[in-house]
Amino acid sequence: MEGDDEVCVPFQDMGLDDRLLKAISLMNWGEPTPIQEKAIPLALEGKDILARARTGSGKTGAFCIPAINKILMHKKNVEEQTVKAVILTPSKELCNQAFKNVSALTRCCSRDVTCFDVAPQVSLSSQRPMLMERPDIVVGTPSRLLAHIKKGNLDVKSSLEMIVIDEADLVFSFGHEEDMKELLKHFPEKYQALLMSATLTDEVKTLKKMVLHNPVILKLEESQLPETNQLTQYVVKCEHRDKFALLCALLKLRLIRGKSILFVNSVNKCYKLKLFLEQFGVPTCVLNSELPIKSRCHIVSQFNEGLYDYIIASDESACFNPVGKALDKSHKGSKKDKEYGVSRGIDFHNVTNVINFEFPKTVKSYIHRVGRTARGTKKGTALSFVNVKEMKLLEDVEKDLAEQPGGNKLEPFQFNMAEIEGFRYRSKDAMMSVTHQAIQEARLKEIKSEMLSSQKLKSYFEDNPKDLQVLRHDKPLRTVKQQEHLKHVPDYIVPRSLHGYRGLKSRSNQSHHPYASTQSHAQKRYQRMKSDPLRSFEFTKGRKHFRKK
Ligand SMILES: Nc1ncnc2c1ncn2[C@@H]1O[C@H](COP(=O)(O)OP(=O)(O)OP(=O)(O)O)[C@@H](O)[C@H]1O
Repeated sequence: MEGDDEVCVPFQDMGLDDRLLKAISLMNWGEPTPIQEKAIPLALEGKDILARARTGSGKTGAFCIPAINKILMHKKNVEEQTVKAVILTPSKELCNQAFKNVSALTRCCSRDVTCFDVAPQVSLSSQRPMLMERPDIVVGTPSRLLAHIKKGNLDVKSSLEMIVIDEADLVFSFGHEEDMKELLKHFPEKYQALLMSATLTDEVKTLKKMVLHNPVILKLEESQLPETNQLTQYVVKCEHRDKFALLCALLKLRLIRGKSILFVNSVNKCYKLKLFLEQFGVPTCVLNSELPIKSRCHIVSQFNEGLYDYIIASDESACFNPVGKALDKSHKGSKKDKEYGVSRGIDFHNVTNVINFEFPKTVKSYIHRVGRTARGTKKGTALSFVNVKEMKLLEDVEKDLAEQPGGNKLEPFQFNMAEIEGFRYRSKDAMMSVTHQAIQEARLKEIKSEMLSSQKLKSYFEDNPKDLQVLRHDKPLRTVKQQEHLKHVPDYIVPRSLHGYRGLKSRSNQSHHPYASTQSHAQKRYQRMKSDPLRSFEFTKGRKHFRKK
């Protein structure tokens, strides 16, 4: 840390409001994380802060807690309702997340602290009434906030006391640079500013000059990823075509357990993998920039609730075409959702495994993908599949990790490919159906259905928020022929070394075979949890009503 003495205190000794302490304990945050220990007391003192801390280290709490506490203090003396803090993040998902964190942390404050997220893709005028109420905290992307200010829906010139910029290193690359500069003209001359970032890039340094005054710089001496006792990283080297067989074997033999995010490098690959796994009875959700923001947020929240085991995510920004015709990057007139980034900052809960089915294109991307597991105090595993073409990228990552403190490195994942010959054969069979056309059809089908859900169901779900739970995102797309036999794992293809593993061999009746089940653990868990009859509702296209199956 530069510029101030070290501070290290538990939440209870930070002088926080009792209601805030109660909410923190309801969130099961026993101790502050290192960045919270350092940043919260300094922010409460009124210091400007530039904080760099590794991904998943609790930066959101580090800025939300002091912001809320300051508002609670302020309200003890002044009754006038004004916008006192803005939280800026580069993407809609991150805004949603910051908003949820504020909501959770203010749950014991009744209506004493109000917060509004302006990021969702609705008309500016529909949000105007909420802004007229002058919520204490406004969350949004810089561009969206500026749009509201220009429309006259929001004026913070005289009231604003704190601005927070989260994931500061992404603000410019997500296209907010000019808007950020203009936004500052609408802020008062004096305010407290907190800048949070996982990396200190040139962009962050520029932002620092733009918004911070004589800041304390918190640069935790730590690796960019959790240490080896929290995060285990494996690599398996294999040919591209073997990746499919290997993944299939790992999932069907339950060698990979728990909630997992499978990363690929393009939207097409998301659907390729989904269609492939669909044939083996493995339900997955796809998450990419092409899907409407409402669907994206809904998928993340359902995954966090435990409804799904597997998400296939691509972390590129692709084209978003509302009519769903041509979906290639080159397509003219298609709209890129630049405010998208699944591997950046999204707080997926309890992710046991991150699987790089395709190796990320940059070291930074590796760090952020892997950072979706082992978050907070949880443990996790990352497994990367690497083919010959990706070896150089792997070397770059290994070199980078070796230079960081914490002793992080990728261990070889011991797996004998010869033992999964049966899976190889079946995978080849399944891949025959996953043609370019099937992928495009699946992509189109999904975007159409998601848009329909997102738009047509919007008003219904606003009135009946509980029914939103029935809307699933992991249904099979069925643009490939379903081969029922692929869904089962016959004993003869199980590697010899696994015979006897959890009674695998002793079970002869395949319909009762533990690995033959097409229903995942998450599904069973979820179904037990929610026995809501409304779940069997489905939306009937064309007839604007819901019917029970
Ligand atoms: N004090 C704490 N104790 C336990 N868990 C915590 C604590 N603070 C935050 N967490 C949990 O840690 C997880 C990661 O927190 P958060 O999303 O704030 O990380 P981050 O540093 O912003 O990560 P990223 O850089 O990826 O955005 C969250 O699930 C959060 O609930």
